[in-house]
Amino acid sequence: MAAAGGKSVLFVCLGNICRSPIAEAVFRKMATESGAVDQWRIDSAATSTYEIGNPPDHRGAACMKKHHARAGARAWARPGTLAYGTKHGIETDHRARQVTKEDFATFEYILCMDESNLRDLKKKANGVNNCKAKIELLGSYDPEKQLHIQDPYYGNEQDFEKVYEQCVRCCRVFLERNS
Ligand SMILES: N#Cc1ccccc1-c1cc(NCCCN2CCCCC2)c2ccccc2n1
Repeated sequence: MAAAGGKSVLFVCLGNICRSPIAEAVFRKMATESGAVDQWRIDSAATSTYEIGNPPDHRGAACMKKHHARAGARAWARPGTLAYGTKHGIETDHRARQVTKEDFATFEYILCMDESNLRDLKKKANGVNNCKAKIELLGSYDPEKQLHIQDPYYGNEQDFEKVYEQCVRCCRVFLERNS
């Protein structure tokens, strides 16, 4: 549980089963390794209702397993919660949820993946009278300047790998700038 007065970030994509759970897991692992995870509230959500209640996409889980199995980290598992095993052995309790009005009032940062997410989020934020969140593209933190993180839903393993690599580059810079 983040300490009072801590920082907070919500990663958002279209369905909250591909890109934003990867970004959440990557950022949580980096914050944990830097000793700062207890200062953060970290979560992810969807702009749409497409996948509400569903676990992360198995291709994203396989990608995380590939990268984190070596490190021996339980990248998906949130501390203090019962994780359930998936067929890829990646433990996660995340279930897709849609962004809420409360998210705009309580998260300091809402970081999304592409222009469509940004448009949807800004439209939703207009309907909230106490929006505290800075709504930005996660890719705006990419040292390689790849501004958009494309939806891999109809893609392949290589597309999920590209999402993962972009999330690693962006989350590292975002954490550095907020440490
Ligand atoms: N839409 C689009 C789209 C366009 C280009 C590339 C990817 C996608 C795409 C499609 C998805 N689900 C299939 C369509 C869902 N149905 C659409 C009509 C309403 C009822 C639901 C995704 C599901 C989860 C995460 C990302 C997704 N991304």
